[in-house]
This record gives sequence, C-alpha cells and structure tokens, in this order.
Amino acid sequence: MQNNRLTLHTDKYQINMIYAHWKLNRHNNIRVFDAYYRKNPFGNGYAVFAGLERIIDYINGLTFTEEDISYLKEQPEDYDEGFLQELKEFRFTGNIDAVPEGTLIFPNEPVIRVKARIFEAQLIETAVLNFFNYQTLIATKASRIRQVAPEDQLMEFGTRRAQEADAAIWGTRAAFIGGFDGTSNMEAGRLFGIPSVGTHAHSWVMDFETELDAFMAYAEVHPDNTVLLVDTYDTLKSGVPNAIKVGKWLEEKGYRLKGIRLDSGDLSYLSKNARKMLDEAGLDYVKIIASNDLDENVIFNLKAQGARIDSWGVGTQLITAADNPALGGVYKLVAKQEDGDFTPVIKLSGNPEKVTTPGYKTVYRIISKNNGKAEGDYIAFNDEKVKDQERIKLFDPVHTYLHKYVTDFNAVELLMPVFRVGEQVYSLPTLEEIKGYHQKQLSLFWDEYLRKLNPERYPVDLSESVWNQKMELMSKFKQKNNG
Ligand SMILES: Nc1ncnc2c1ncn2[C@@H]1O[C@H](COP(=O)(O)OP(=O)(O)OP(=O)(O)O)[C@@H](O)[C@H]1O
Ligand SMILES: O=P(O)(O)OC[C@H]1O[C@H](OP(=O)(O)OP(=O)(O)O)[C@H](O)[C@@H]1O
Ligand SMILES: O=C(O)c1cccnc1
Repeated sequence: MQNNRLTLHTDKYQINMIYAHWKLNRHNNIRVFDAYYRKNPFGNGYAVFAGLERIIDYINGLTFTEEDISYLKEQPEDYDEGFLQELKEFRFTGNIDAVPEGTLIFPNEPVIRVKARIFEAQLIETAVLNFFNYQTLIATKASRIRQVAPEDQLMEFGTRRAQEADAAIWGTRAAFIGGFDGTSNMEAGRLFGIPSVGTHAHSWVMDFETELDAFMAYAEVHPDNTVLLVDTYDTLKSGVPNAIKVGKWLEEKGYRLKGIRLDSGDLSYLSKNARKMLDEAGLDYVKIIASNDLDENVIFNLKAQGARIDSWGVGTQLITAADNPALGGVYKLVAKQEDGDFTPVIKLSGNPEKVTTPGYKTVYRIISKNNGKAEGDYIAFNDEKVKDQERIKLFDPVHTYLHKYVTDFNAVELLMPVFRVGEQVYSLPTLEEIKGYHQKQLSLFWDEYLRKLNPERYPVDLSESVWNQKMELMSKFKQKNNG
C-alpha cells in the first residue's frame, strides 16, 4: 500500500468548511492566514525554523486524483458534484511567504503567511502546520544539543525510535539544519546528501565465539572504517583491551583504528579510563564515541565531568523531542480582502496570549548597525515603511511601558516570497547553505537569548499601528459581546 500523496492529508473539517464556502459562493474570497507558534519548546529562548522544503513539495503536488475524489464521494456528507468537479481542477493559485529554513524564530511572529482563496488557504492548514511544527521542533532540539558540544561530531541515530518513517527522514534533515553532522539513516543520506555514518551493533559481537574474533573479523572487512562497540561484556576488562589488540593489528597493515563506542555504564568514568588505556598503547588518535539515551543535559553534564568523548550518537531524545513532543504552532485567519482592501479580523480569548494579532502583516528583524546584533523583531503592516524610518520604537505589546528607541538600524524583512499566484518563486538553498545560514543567524543574537537554561526573552514587538488596531478591535468586539 504505497501512498506518497498528501492532498487528503488534511483534517475533515477543512474539507467541510471549503465545501460550505463553495455552497455559499464564498470560496473565491481572498484571505490571509499567519502561521506562528506561541511558546518556545524545551525552555529554549528561540526555535529554528524548518519544514519549508516539505511545504513547497506539498503545495506543488496539490491535486485531487480520481482516488481522492472517489473517497470523498463515499463520505456521508454527500458533497455536490459541482464541488467535486471544482476539486478535480484544484491547484494552488495563491501567495505564500515564509522565513528561510534555519532562521531563528520567536513566539507570536508570523513565520509563514498564506494569502489565497479561502478554498485553498483553508485546505492546506493541517499539512502546513504538521510539517512546520515537527521539523521546527527537531531542528530546535538539535540546536540545543549542538550548543553543548560545539566542537564535537554529532550523529543522528534515532530512526528505530522515531514516530515512523516520515518522522525519521524529515526529522533527520531538521537535525542536520540544527547542527548535526551525520546520520545513521541511509535514506536521509540518499535523499538529502547528509553524510551517512555507522558503527556496529551488539549482535555483531554476540554472533562470534569471542569478542576479539568479532572485532578482528569486522576490522578485516572494514580496515579503514572500524569503530568497535566495546561494552558487550566488560568495557574496561575486555572491550577496550581487545580494541587495542585490533588497533595494533591494523597499524601493522598500514591502517588506523577509527574509534571505539561506549553504549552503557558511566560514560564519564569509562571514557576517561578508555582514553588512558588507548593513549598508553600509542593509540591516541582513536576517537571515543558515546551513545545511550543522550540529550543536551546528559552531554552537558558529561562534559562538566571531564568525560573524554569526541563524538556523540543521539537517537530517541532527539528524534522524538522526548521532553517536549509538540511545538503547538497555529494557523490563524488575520485579514479578509474586501474591495481591494484588507480588513483585519481578530480572535479573542480569555487567555491574552491566545488573542490573535489582526491584519496583513510582515516581520522585520531590527539589527543594530553599531554592533551587528538583533535588537528585536518588529511586526508591522505589510505596507508600513519600516526600512525608511530613522528611529523605531520597540515596546512590549503586553507591558507597553517597557520600550526603547532604536536608531541606526537595518530592518531585515524575514518573510520571503515563496509562491506567487501559485508559482514557486523561491529557489531552495542547498542543505549545506541552510546549515551555514543557521550558524550566521546564531551570531546575530546576544548569548543571553541563546543560553539553554533560563534565557532572556527576546523582544517580539508590534508597530504602533498594529498595536492600536489590535486594541481597537479588542474593545469593539468586547462591546459587541456585552450587548
Ligand atoms: N557520568 C554520567 N553522568 C550523567 N549521566 C550519565 C553518565 N553516564 C551515563 N549517563 C546517562 O545515564 C543514563 C543511564 O541509563 P541506563 O541506566 O539505561 O544505562 P546503563 O544501565 O548503563 O545501560 P543499559 O541499560 O542501556 O545497558 C543514560 O542516559 C546515560 O547516557
Ligand atoms: O539511545 P539512543 O539515543 O536512542 O541511541 C540509539 C541507540 O540505539 C542503539 O541501541 P539499541 O537499539 O541496540 O538498544 P539499547 O538501548 O539496548 O542499546 C544504540 O546502541 C543506541 O544506544
Ligand atoms: O551506527 C551506530 O552505531 C548506530 C546506529 C543506529 C542506532 N544506534 C547505533
């Protein structure tokens, strides 16, 4: 049952809404939706945007096949033939803007903006959020892990524990964007050009009479790429001594043992002792690799203990974002095009954080020309002239007395045109370029915003016009609802 099609990868309520829009002849109305997230995951100070490549693939492949239509015909809703005909001719004809993958993003700022017929904009909500939420989450987790091991090799080992195949593949790509160097997943390697890496499992050792036989046999087949897993029986009494024997044998053949892998026990104690034994045997070039339910906190602590580990294999905790398994990104209607103008719409909530910010808006990153650092992100209406302003007032949208004026800045617009009238106008950078761009993004921010424990909150502010309009709409709707 092969299924690579994603058009029906949507919630039924989207189909029911677009059907009702069609019945009421509202389906061609142009609407604007913003996608954003509300709370940083893992207690981090930022998130790393990922998922755009998948979104672009999805939009480009958005057509209803005969099978899709037949399935809709089976539904109890008894959709009109005219609607199904409309779906047969369906293709995306709207505009999408998004921040580039690898961008550091912050709560409550639009990172994807869709302006399209409601018929199209509503249909794509589910899939767009699905891709954005998961991939951004994993890229952010990877970025946290990279932060605690800036110089080490980081290998993604999570496929066996991932939430199924797509999560493994696209999660691996996101991990690479966030700072990983390689993956054990061959398909991710093939698809995206991510370096594929691998050692061997306990089964290899258990399949031979002795550990030494197993190590020798492996080294004979892979003399220039041997990493030996040394913890099957007794790491320091058997595994490391046997690895040293193999290392010496490889030297005689003109090769070098590449590494040993520790996969259980006290990784600090074992790595220090293994390092000593290897060095004393003249094998100081042999790398020590660690795995076993690692995450940024364990790695950070191991480093603080002086563990002698050069390379980390990280699986479960990364690919499942185990300590924060969902990003919670949302997709909200913010404006309706009426007679050429954009009418803002708002969603109220008892929870102030859930009140939407109305209007057809864009986001700027305000970068000081004096020090090259980001001062804050600034959400303004699409037609506000932010770049030409000499002085900009940044104020907290909740605690408005908290404000500062910034002069001498560059206002860098974050949202890039991705689709125009249904045509892809954005050429995707290579994965290496995205990774490099992510590193540059990090250098824009003060360390206080980036630290992984209790970071400072980076300002995401509204222009005065956007703020005023939000306040006006809030009081207007409150009055209406109070009769
Ligand atoms: N020195 C250390 N300091 C902090 N955490 C460590 C240290 N050494 C290992 N760990 C981590 O502690 C956890 C211990 O896990 P666990 O008890 O499953 O390991 P184990 O019993 O050694 O091995 P296993 O059960 O997989 O054979 C793992 O996440 C591991 O990475
Ligand atoms: O621990 P993770 O971060 O998920 O990394 C992947 C794990 O997968 C392998 O273990 P395996 O499936 O053999 O099971 P194990 O946990 O018993 O070692 C490997 O030896 C790692 O321990
Ligand atoms: O190559 C490895 O050592 C590896 C790959 C996947 C999972 N665990 C380990």
